[in-house]
Amino acid sequence: METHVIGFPRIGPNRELKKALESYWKGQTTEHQLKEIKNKLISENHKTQAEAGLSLITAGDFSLYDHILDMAFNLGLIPERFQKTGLQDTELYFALARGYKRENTPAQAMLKWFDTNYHYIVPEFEKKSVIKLKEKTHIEEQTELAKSNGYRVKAAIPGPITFISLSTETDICKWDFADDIIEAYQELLSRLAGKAELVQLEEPILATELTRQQKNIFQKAYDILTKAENRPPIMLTSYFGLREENTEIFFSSETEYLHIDLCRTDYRRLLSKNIPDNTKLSVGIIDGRNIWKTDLNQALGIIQKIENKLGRNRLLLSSSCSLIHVPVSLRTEHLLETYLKNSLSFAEEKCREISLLASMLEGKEDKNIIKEHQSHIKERLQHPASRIESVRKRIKELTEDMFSRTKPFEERKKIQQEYLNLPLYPTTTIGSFPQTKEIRKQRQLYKKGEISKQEYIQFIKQQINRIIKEQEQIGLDVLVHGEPERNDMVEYFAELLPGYCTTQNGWVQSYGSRCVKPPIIHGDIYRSRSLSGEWIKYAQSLTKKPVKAMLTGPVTMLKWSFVRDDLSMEEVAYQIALALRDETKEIEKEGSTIIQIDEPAIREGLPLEKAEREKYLKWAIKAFRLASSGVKDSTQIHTHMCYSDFAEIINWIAEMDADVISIEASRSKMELLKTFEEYQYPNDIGPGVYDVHSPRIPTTEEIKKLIERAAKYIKKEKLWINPDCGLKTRDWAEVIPALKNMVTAAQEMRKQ
Ligand SMILES: CN1c2c(nc(N)[nH]c2=O)NC[C@@H]1CNc1ccc(C(=O)N[C@@H](CCC(=O)N[C@@H](CCC(=O)N[C@@H](CCC(=O)O)C(=O)O)C(=O)O)C(=O)O)cc1
Ligand SMILES: N[C@@H](CCS)C(=O)O
Ligand SMILES: [Zn+2]
Repeated sequence: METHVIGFPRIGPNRELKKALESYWKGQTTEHQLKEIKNKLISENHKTQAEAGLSLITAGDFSLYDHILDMAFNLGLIPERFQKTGLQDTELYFALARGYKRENTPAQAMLKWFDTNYHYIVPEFEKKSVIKLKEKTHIEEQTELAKSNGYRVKAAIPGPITFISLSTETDICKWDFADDIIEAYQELLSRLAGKAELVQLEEPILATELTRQQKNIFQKAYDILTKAENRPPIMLTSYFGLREENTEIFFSSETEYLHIDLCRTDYRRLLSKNIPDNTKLSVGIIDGRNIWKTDLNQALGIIQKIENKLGRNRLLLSSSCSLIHVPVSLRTEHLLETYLKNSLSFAEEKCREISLLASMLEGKEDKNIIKEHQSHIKERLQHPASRIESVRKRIKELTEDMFSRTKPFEERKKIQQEYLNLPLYPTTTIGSFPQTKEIRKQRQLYKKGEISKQEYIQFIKQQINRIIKEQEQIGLDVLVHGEPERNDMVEYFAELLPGYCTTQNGWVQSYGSRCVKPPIIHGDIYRSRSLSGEWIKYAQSLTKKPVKAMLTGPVTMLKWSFVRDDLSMEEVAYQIALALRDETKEIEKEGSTIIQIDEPAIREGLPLEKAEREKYLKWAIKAFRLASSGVKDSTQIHTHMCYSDFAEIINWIAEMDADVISIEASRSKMELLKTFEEYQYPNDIGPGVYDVHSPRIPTTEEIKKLIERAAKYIKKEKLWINPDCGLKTRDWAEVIPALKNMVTAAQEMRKQ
């Protein structure tokens, strides 16, 4: 029986890719050294899959930065502003992703990959674009490498319709290029003939609503590609779900293989469809979006039902989607409690689960291994940490009034302004200040036990001192403590909350070389100690200006973690919300007058399936309100969101009833505020006036223009002035002049 995965993590078991990229970008290593590491990582990934017993090895899924960027590069889709730089090959490739400083060439945009925490680089179609397949694509290179090592290879390629759908267009309609793109794919397929046993064309766009035009071009593309001669068999690959309205074009595509994500599609829906005779079906039964061991008995039951319909020789077993969304391996975890470690499965372990399941289906399994596997799952579900009666009782006893502030916004605003006494266009930041190498180094030393807790606390206090002084000198109105004590805005809180556990090395790629270590929610969550109060209190003691306290909201804490599978998301969200509510009350008691509760993940958490959206939004907004409305009316609640396209959910954003919301707005040049204006959004807004993703320092004039534009949409009395997001990834040398210009712009606007 054929077994495979949709993709394997590229970062390496010890973030080898991150280290290789960052030293290459700094000029400390050569391109040759970077490519050596790349080939080593690819070969190791293939070896891991083979050693786990998978029959097909996936190639072409490795990327030095992002797989969509690779595909654009393969297709010769290089925007004119980059062609003008004269850069070539690797330098050009990285310039597309990171921008080219020397000629002030901005990078291509970066967007969230469907409903994940991974970001892809958005391809750009323009009138002058010419589609021409690269002489040798990375897909062919990786396929050849795998074949030369003796593997049977499946080549992974982003599908043409997903590729175009996720692209942007400037002065032309991107679909005008569909014929050229299809032709290039035809050529790529023919080049893979005799090298790949199978080609995986990934079309996750099938999980979303498609226009008639998209559907027509989809049908045309697959009609042409399947009719092409001299090509390997094609596996049309859906994942993250398959929308009911798209099932028709999916099942009628006439590709030799189809892949379906059975973790997001009920197998009974699949069984009700007419799967064309001779079409082989790859069932994505091992979850690529979570880290729990699979219940193999339950999975086997499902597979057998599909087998009864199709026959075993038409079945392949696989992961639901690429494994880039889970950490690489459990081998490097030495500190997890044994029962927890035993209940987990990262990418490497998931490959083994697929093989185990295949052996069960064939009746060749080692019964003792399966028995042990299943008992590990049970042990976690029965562990006392998974059910804490006092937590369950609090959730049961929630009352309506706990989800609302006492007074309406207009009245709260008056009370807050009386003592905050802020000027027009108050200036602030989003929370984090540069996470310097020194800060990360000291934290590592502390974690390794090489410096004492006291020394670490002293060091963080020094950082807070500096951050407060800098802000006072810059002239900001509302200060922050700068978050130097936080490794990450989610992981930091997870480390302090019972019910969560964190890993030593469970890194997952977020974008390019940047990774996050999503914590794991395994039990009931409650607050057993202060989460942030000490640092905020210390920061406030250093200044007369208000220091805004900073918390991560319940939905973001949930969405950027791996969540338990034995309790509803809603209930877990309320547990986190109650813990945060307790924290807000404590920091309020200790003197905080402004508290920000960040919720950048609310929008990305929106289910791809439309029918599920309202239900999600209802509990997500309720969770935020539960976390934020336990404070007095005089306490000003801020929230922050970035990467957000609000149009669809503006009514829900208003329902959050935060006194102030800060949003990313500089790249859209405030266009996003139209939505707020049209909806007559009632509360105060801080549209970002400084793009923190770029090293460029915005001028005072530029920022003033943005504020003027913002004031066209939103009454000036409602406007706050702030950057788009936190400053943790920037250097001090960029942050100080940029914030000075921001403050000067606000001051000049006040005079005006
Ligand atoms: C806002 N974003 C976030 C998302 N998800 C989160 N969970 N958190 C987020 O902030 N999703 C959407 C966006 C994604 N954006 C980013 C932006 C930046 C990063 C990033 O910088 N990641 C860091 C790792 C951050 C971290 O956890 N640091 C730890 C460990 C530091 C470390 O690597 N230490 C070294 C040794 C230190 C040294 O000597 O330099 C080591 O262990 O080897 C910490 O600060 O303690 C990254 O480097 O990738 C991610 C997402
Ligand atoms: N308070 C966080 C929000 C990031 S979305 C920060 O400033 O980094
Ligand atoms: Zn942000």
